[in-house]
Amino acid sequence: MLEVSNLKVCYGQSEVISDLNFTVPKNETLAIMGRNGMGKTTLFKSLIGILPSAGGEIKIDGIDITNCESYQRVENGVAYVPQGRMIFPNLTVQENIETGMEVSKLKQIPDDIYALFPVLREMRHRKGGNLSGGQQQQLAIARALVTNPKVLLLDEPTEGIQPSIIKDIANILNEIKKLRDITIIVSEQVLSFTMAVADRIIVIDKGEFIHEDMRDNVNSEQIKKYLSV
Ligand SMILES: Nc1ncnc2c1ncn2[C@@H]1O[C@H](COP(=O)(O)OP(=O)(O)OP(=O)(O)O)[C@@H](O)[C@H]1O
Repeated sequence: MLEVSNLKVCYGQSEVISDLNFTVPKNETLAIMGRNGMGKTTLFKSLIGILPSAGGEIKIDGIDITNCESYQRVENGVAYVPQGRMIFPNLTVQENIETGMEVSKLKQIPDDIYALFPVLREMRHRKGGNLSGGQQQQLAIARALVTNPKVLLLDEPTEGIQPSIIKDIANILNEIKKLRDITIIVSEQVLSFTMAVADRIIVIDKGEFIHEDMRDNVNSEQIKKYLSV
């Protein structure tokens, strides 16, 4: 479970997030939706500790990680799939996944990872940089999963990915939720994707949450309006 209270994040004097409060329980997928520049990446970077928070508290299963470095947050169960994937282009697929395994002390890549991503097994000796965008996205998710996270953060995982592959990514996230005791938080602009994966949808606007719905109650037209203004 992730609990965030009174979170404040700034770039120098510019306050991008002033007072965010939310809780995401285990086995829930939360989608945070918003237009470009509304604060999704800033929020995720502050949760993983790349950006320091200027105030507030972040807890994982009751443990306060607010003052932890990124690597300590990973040790405490936060995993991050950044926007743009950021895989290592010159390492092989296998080596890319192995970079996530130091934390979990795994000796070899578990079978369940390759079962989720068969294409990565096939391509395990290829350089990460030679994979397609969709395959790189799978690789970034696999690298995050081998840390055995309690909370998996994915920043705009569908960005630059073709529609048929977007469906595959949605299926993979749903499979992960089924197989693991995990909290998934995904930032997105593609409503069809969030409707396929999220239990709850929140809209962020200028660093504030302005709308929240359980997936079954979502008024798609209203959300589309928020995303297009
Ligand atoms: N390094 C930075 N220095 C100053 N301001 C920044 C910096 N990075 C982002 N911002 C500002 O913070 C605000 C939120 O940006 P952020 O990248 O979090 O938005 P986003 O919702 O993730 O957008 P996108 O979908 O384009 O990634 C924007 O106004 C942006 O200009």
